[in-house]
Amino acid sequence: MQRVLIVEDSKMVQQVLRHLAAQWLDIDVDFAWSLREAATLIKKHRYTVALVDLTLPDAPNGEVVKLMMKSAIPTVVLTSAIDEYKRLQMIEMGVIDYVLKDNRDSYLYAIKLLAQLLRNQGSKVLVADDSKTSRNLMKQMLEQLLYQVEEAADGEQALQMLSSDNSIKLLLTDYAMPKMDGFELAKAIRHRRGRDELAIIGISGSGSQSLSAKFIKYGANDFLIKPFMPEEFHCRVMQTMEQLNMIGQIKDAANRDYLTSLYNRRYFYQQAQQSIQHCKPEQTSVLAMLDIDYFKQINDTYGHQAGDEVLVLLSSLLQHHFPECLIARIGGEEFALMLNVSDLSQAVELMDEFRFYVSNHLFVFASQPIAVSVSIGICGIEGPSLETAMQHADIALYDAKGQGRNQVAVFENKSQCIEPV
Ligand SMILES: Nc1nc2c(ncn2[C@@H]2O[C@H](COP(=O)(O)OP(=O)(O)OP(=O)(O)O)[C@@H](O)[C@H]2O)c(=O)[nH]1
Repeated sequence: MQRVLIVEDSKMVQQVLRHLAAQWLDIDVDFAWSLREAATLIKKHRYTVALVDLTLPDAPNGEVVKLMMKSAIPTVVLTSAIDEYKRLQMIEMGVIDYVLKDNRDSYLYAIKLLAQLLRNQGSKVLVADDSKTSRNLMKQMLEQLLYQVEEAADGEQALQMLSSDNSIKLLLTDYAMPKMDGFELAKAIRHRRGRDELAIIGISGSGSQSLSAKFIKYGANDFLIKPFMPEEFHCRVMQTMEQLNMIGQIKDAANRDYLTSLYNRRYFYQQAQQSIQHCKPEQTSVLAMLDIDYFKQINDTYGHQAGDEVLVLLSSLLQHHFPECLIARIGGEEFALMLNVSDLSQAVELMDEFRFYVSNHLFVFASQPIAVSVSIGICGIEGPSLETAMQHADIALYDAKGQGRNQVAVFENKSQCIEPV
């Protein structure tokens, strides 16, 4: 469980930080006013990261930072002034970063930095460099940012590691390496993994500025020129990873339905094809189409907002009951599920259990109970294309509606089959 500690003695600053933390950090955050209070909290909880004010009434000389370091808590420092001596002192102590308290944006920067650090925890980064000293230095700085670091001593080894491990999210690559240089590596890996899956930072030695532009052209997101200051390294890595995260969020939003956050029709088609191809030999792919009964009446009786709420609640019930399945809202009050099960009868059993659960579940909107039931059409997918299976499941759904609703029907009537394409 991740947890954050923020130590700040100014009432006004703490208020701003509380507001920003509620907005950006989706985990438990504890606030302390003093070194004493921070020390008590540290005894009670394990903290993933801390944001601390350098000067506190009971700790005027950065004692709180020493306490954090002693307790092995990765720490970001807030300070109202910084000079070269203080900067070096903090870097030597192992502080992740320092933030100057000079405007509202700096507090936002600090909180976003904490959010990124929390996301970093456990994320994999690959450092490709033939110099062990250089690798060690970067590894140390990346581990400070809570990344899990892997190493490669040449381009070929790095390419192999990246090809076999999709969980590596960032590659830091030197230019001059044996077997395969940084350009070739960036070019080769970009063919396989796009900018939404992997971020690349190229590294080149001083006096070779032209290499930087070339790195970007070969697919790197950013570059660093050696030697670099730890702050620059941190900023570039964090910024690059923030971009990767944002691209991921945009891509995810494009695949989801705005109301229920389930996948949308287009994404369902894309993924269902893959799910069919990857179905294990001992399993059967089954498609289920589910439609809320008399949904128009729900809208007409309780209002459109109540209808929306029913859609959202039903979506969370679906996700809760079928956590492993591909689920999408494919139309107004229509949903589709791909199940990989032992046989068709298992799918019928599971869907009937769900149908029964929904008809007995208490849906409430503005303190009013709303009766909800669903009809479900099921079709096994063996041979026909997904498009055909959708039509078959739709026919079965139509049957379920025709037979009085609140029931499950299986597609059986081959005479109604549309020929496979
Ligand atoms: N609240 C809400 N209503 C929607 C949404 N999308 C579609 N609808 C409504 O869903 C209703 C679907 O009505 P019908 O197709 O007549 O189906 P039904 O009333 O559920 O009847 P049966 O399916 O035959 O049981 C329409 O009134 C649409 O306006 C939505 O996003 N929110």
